[in-house]
Amino acid sequence: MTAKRGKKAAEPEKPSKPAPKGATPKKPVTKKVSAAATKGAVKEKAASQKVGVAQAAPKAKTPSKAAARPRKSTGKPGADGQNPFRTTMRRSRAPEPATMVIFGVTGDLSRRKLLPAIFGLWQDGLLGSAFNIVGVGRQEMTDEQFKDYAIKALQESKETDAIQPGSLEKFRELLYYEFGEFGGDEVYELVGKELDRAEEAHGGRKNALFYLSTPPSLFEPISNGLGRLGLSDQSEGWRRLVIEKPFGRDLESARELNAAIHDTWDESQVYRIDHYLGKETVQNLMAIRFGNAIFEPLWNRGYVDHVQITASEDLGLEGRAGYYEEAGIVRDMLQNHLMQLFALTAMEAPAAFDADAIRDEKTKVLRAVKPIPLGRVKEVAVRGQYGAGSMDGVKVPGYREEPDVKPDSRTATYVAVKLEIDNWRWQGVPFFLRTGKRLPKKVTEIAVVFKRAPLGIFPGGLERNVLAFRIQPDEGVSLKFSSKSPGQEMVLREVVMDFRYDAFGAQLESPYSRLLLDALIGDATLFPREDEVDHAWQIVSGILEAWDVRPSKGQTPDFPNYAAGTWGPEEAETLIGEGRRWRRL
Ligand SMILES: NC(=O)C1=CN([C@@H]2O[C@H](COP(=O)(O)OP(=O)(O)OC[C@H]3O[C@@H](n4cnc5c(N)ncnc54)[C@H](OP(=O)(O)O)[C@@H]3O)[C@@H](O)[C@H]2O)C=CC1
Ligand SMILES: O=C1O[C@H](COP(=O)(O)O)[C@@H](O)[C@H](O)[C@H]1O
Repeated sequence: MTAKRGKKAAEPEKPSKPAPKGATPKKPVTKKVSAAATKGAVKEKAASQKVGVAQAAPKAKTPSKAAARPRKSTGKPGADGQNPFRTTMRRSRAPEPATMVIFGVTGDLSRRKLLPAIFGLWQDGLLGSAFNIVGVGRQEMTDEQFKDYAIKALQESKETDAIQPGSLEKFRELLYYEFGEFGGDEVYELVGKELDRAEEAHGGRKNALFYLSTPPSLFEPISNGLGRLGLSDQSEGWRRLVIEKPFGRDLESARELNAAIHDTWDESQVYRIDHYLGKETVQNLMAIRFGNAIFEPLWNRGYVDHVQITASEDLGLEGRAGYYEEAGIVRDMLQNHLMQLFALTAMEAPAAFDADAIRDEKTKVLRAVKPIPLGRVKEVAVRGQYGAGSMDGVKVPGYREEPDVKPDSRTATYVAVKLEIDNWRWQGVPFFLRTGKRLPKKVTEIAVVFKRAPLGIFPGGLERNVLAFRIQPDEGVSLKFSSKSPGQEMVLREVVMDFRYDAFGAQLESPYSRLLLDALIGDATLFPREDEVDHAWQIVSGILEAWDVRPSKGQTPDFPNYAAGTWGPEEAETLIGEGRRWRRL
């Protein structure tokens, strides 16, 4: 564990200024709400899998006068009688009473994912005896306006669980709002007051989870602001900071951000979120590897030929050009999500299933990756950008024709990379990682491709065995092997043994629900630690340098180099090498 010194913040100051409410809104919230209306209908789930909602205590309201608000116990557990597996697992995980403070609550992520995830947890009775949410934004809104906004977001998000009768009315009682400039002090004073007011209902504690759902440029100012006002101090309750991705834009800026955050927070208070780690099937990778004896003897250079990790997306930019033009595929997907999948696949068995043990092992394997200096990039990495093409028979524009993209943009929308690990287990076994936008379909998969049988005594059946973890969709695990095909002749054919996750009959949890609950409970197992993030950046640094910083020394991109709806540039086939081919998923 690399926890740095935690600068203990001073006791919170008692703010004296009144809330700056009442002025004309800077930006109309309704505009954002109506934009969200196009995103889809409320997701319907089998009512039998959902949970009854206990009455939340009503709250006396004095809108826009935060100081006058009494706080009562709010979220209460419901009863999940339908799925014993889920009930047992989750009931042991009730968090202490707490306030969740979401900075950037008016943003896309909060609207589409966070609010629905919290609502789902609350409706399932998983948020403990008392819980409330303080949304924080730069837009001026009263509590009532925010409540309307949040309820509308829940009604419109595809991620919202089936809404039980009366739930929304109860849930709105948990919601409060503060606004202000994130660079000043006032907004943090107001947040501090919100924690003070929740204290009585929260059993005399002021536990708080601060979620930074803002553009990354605001992570440091908000962390500093919370620190200045003493809100990271844990003497009156635990205080935790959840930070969204991307964590830095390169190694240097990630290190600077880590250092800035540690000026205020101890590493044990920091939860860097990578939503891929919250996916049920990603956790199942660990369960299968370390919960069964049959895989371990094969999980090494003696038996594995290579590993393929794919995260293909059929979608294009989805209106995120501003962000994506800056980020590109390496920062958006490779440095975080794919590196995490890679680390979980290649790491050694941890001594225990706990945050330190797991993160130690992930860090060790990331450290063992053979460096990719500028001069090696051409050899081990391929990039691409999609041109016009067709998806499911429908013509779609190329990346450079997308709204707000520069017509000569050099931003990569596809990357494939070959990683080699300098340790005993994996010596000589390449790991091929690829991810891209506008590929033929959305699939995330980890495929362990085994060596061929040493001698082929039968006709056919010389394909390699493949153990494939389908992260999404059609979640499951399959094993491809050779079998005798029926008939007189001893002829082999490939067959697939398939486990589908839906065999459990349980609805898969949203990754944000899982991770939010973990953060509220204080379980950092599924959150990348400082040193992991650092090593992941080190691995991709050379690639970024070659492609972004010093393009003249790297490859000159000949973009676009793959058509939308195809599996990426031709060079990716060369990268994977002779005798191997990318899986067509
Ligand atoms: N959206 C997604 O699907 C995903 C997002 N993320 C990460 O989550 C975070 C939030 O993303 P997203 O919600 O899409 O971002 P948005 O751009 O939609 O905005 C997030 C919030 O930040 C506020 N904000 C933006 N600029 C400023 C500023 N200069 N001063 C004060 N507040 C500001 C916005 O206010 P306002 O509403 O007034 O503009 C909004 O409340 C980012 O770090 C992103 O990388 C990660 C994975 C997926
Ligand atoms: O973080 C991100 O992830 C999504 C893909 O996530 P998934 O859960 O749908 O697989 C990606 O589309 C987006 O560009 C990226 O920012």
